[in-house]
Amino acid sequence: MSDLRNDALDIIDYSIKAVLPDNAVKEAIKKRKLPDKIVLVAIGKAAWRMAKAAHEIVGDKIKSGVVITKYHHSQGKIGDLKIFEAGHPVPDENTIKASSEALKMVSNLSPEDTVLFLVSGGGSALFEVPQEGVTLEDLTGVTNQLLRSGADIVEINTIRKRLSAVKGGRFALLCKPAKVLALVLSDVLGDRLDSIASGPAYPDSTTWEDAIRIIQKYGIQLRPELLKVLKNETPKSLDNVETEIIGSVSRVCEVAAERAKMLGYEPMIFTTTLDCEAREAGSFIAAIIREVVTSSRPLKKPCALIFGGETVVHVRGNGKGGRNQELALAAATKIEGLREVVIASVGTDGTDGPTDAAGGIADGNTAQKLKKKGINIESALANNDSYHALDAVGSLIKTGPTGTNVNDLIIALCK
Ligand SMILES: Nc1ncnc2c1ncn2[C@@H]1O[C@H](COP(=O)(O)OP(=O)(O)OP(=O)(O)O)[C@@H](O)[C@H]1O
Ligand SMILES: O=C(O)[C@H](O)CO
Ligand SMILES: [Mg+2]
Repeated sequence: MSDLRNDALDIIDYSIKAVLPDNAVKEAIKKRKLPDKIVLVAIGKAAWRMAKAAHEIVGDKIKSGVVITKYHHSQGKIGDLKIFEAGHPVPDENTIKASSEALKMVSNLSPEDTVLFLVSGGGSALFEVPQEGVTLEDLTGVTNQLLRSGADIVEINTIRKRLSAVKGGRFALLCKPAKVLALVLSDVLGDRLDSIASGPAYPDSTTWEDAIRIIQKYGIQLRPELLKVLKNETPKSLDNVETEIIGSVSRVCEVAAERAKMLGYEPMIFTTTLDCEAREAGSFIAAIIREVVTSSRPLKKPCALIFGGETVVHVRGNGKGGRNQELALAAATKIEGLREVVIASVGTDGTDGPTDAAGGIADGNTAQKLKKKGINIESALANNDSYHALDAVGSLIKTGPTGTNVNDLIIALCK
């Protein structure tokens, strides 16, 4: 593997490790005086790691607790906490079973109790009890449609909240009269707290009108009864919750810049809010790489272009892939023939779309290698089949579940 590829993978690995939530959880807890009786509820792809960190410093105070994470994302026992794995990105029976367990633990608490609520992305699928009149089939149907529609996460979660008994601030109401301390790892651009994991303990800023507009915009099919459920108002203020964001994509980009510098590249963070269609982002970043190579603008070589964010994919084909893989594949065409360049795109959670890859990597030879294998990039993109294309040329990045979840990181190196 070329040095450049190694360097890109090194920067990614280093940055993800540096933003694992352990220290941040511990710091946030240490600076507060927590009562002697805590109920712990941890949700999301980083739930296990966040719960482990909390347990290490206030384990003696935790009277009961539930950890709900994605399949294959837990790593063993944590004291007496009940650990569940469940469906993601679409909820399943285990989601509801585990979440009901959490609701049992927070019912009948007193004003002296605190619910330590550890929130990470993926929480929307993993923490769910449907509202009355809503079935699990309704949720899977609507979620599947939304995920393929090209709707962004704020829009998707606007709908999820209103079909749920725990999202959109409703979980915090169920914890009353106990207090809730929510420590949040953000995987939503702009750190919108009411969107992260659909904001179970945060006042909802979205309205019924927003929900209807989104349903129409993306042509989402709903049973007529669900339209009535959508009307039930979510809490717009909560008086028992304290919230702190303990990690986000900005930090991972900053660490990536530091690491790039250590490896001899002049770094530039272009944005931490990249949110366009994945393939467009790939083409655009490739165009910047070309500019660097041909005209030393906006940076001279050796340099590292760093982008954070979460692109979207309108899934139209029936192939396999994810937004990071699509971005890398789209970039491959546009950097074809360039020497000493590489672009790598990963989900910091270690899973990109419904695949076992975290993302993809491409250099100036990738397009040529694909041609030799008889793979047409245009067709692969048209079929949303970036996984098989990149796999054929050894260009998938696989990290396994990382223990964190702070959006996507894209590194382009030019030497
Ligand atoms: N074949 C495909 N090619 C490209 N993208 C796909 C494909 N199939 C699904 N996707 C995308 O993958 C996304 C879900 O994957 P992933 O688990 O990485 O999302 P996520 O945003 O990290 O989840 P969460 O935010 O809940 O942590 C969907 O939103 C969809 O747009
Ligand atoms: O779970 C979710 O809704 C997304 O990961 C955003 O937090
Ligand atoms: Mg995410």
